[in-house]
Amino acid sequence: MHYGNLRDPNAEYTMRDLSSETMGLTADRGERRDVEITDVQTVIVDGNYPWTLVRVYTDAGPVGNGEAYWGGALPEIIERLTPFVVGENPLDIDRLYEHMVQKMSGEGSIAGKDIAAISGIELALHDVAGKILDVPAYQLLGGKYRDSVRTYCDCHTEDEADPEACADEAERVVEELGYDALKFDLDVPSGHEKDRANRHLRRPEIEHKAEIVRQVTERVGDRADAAFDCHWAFASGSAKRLARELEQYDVWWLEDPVPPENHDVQREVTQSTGTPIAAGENVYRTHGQRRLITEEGVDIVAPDCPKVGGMRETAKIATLADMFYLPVAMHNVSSPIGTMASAHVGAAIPNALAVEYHSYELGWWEDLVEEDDLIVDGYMDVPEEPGLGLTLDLDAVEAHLAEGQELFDAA
Ligand SMILES: O=C(O)[C@@H](O)[C@H](O)[C@H](O)CO
Ligand SMILES: [Mg+2]
Repeated sequence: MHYGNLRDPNAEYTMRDLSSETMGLTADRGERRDVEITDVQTVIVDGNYPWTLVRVYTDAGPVGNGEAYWGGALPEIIERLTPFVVGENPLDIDRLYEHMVQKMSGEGSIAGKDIAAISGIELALHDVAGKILDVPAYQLLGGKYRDSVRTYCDCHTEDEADPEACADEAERVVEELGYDALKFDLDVPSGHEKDRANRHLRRPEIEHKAEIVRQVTERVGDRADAAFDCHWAFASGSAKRLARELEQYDVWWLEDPVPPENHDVQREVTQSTGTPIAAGENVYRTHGQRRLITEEGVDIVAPDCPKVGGMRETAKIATLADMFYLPVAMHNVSSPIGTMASAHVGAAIPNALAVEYHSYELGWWEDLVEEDDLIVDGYMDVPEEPGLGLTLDLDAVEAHLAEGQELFDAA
C-alpha cells in the first residue's frame, strides 16, 4: 500500500517508510515494529483473591506482565485466546483487543469471564509495548494528568455489623496506615442473616446500617472520605429508603445498592437521592457502561480495569464519563500488577477519583514484585520505568502459587 507524502505529493512511500527514518522518528523504529508475540502464559496466585497473572512473551526479548480478574476458568479461556495473538505485533494493542473480542464472539461466547481474560492479555500488552518503546504505560494512554493516584482502603472488621468496631478500624486505617479514603461493607447482618438479593429492609435494619455510616463518617470526620458497599443486595424501594436516610451523613458514595443490569431501576435509585451512587465493577466494556453513564444512572463510575476490558477500555469509559462530568473510582481487588495498571489509567485520565486497594490485611501483597512502597500514605506514585514499571518477583510468585499451578517459563 502506498501513501502520498504531504510535503511532496508526487513522492510515494510505503507505510514502513512513513513510520521510520524518513519521518525523522527514531532510526530503529522500523525494526521495533517487527516484534511478534510468541506465547501467552497464565498462573493463579493464592492471594486474598485468586490473582490471575498473565505473561505475554515476544521474540524481541521483553515479557509483558498483566492480570485478569480472577481465577477459575480464566487460564483455560486465555489458552483459547493465545493462538489469536501469537505471531501478532504486541504494539497493536487496540487492534489485538478488538481481534480477541471478535474471535470470541465468533465462537459464540463473549461473557464476562471472556472479557476478563482479554483484559489480562491487554494489560500485559501495555506492559510489553511500554518496554519495547521504552515509555511508561501511562504514556501509551496519552500522558499524565497527575504523578500520584489516590487509593482507598477496603476495610474489614471481625464483627462487620458492629458500628463501633467499624469506626475503630476506620480510625486505625486513617491514623496508623495513613489513608484518607476508605470503604466498608453495608450488606452486613442487620437483624436478619447477611443481606442478599432483592432484600426488603425493615426500619430497624435501615437504622442499623445508618448507625454504621454515622459512626464511621463521624469518627474520621474530615480526615478521610468514606464509601459504603451494598453488593447488589437490596430491593429498589429499600435501596431508596437507605440512600435517603444516609443523606444526613457525608457519604463518599453508596455502592451497588441494587444490581445495575436494569438501567431504569438503577437510574431511578440514583435520581431519587442526594447520596452519591456508584456502580460498574460488573459492567463490561464501554458498551456495557454506556447507558449507566449517558442516562446518569450513576454519580460515580466504578469500572475494574483487569476485568471490564483492560486499560484502554477503562480509559474509554472514563472519557465517556467525563462527557457527563462524572468521576471514575476504579474498583480493584488485584495483585500489584492489576493495581498498578489501574494507577496508570488513573494518572492518564482527567476524572480519576481513586483506585481501590483490597489487600491491607494480607501482609505480603507487595512481595509479589521487586519494587517497594507502592502505596505511601494512601497514594500510588506512577513509575517512570517502561511499561507498568514493576518487576515480578518469580520466587514470591512461586511461593504463593495456587494449588496445581506451575510457574511461568523463564523469559
Ligand atoms: O467493591 C468491592 O471491593 C467488592 O464489591 C468486591 O469486589 C467484592 O466483594 C468481590 O468479591
Ligand atoms: Mg463493590
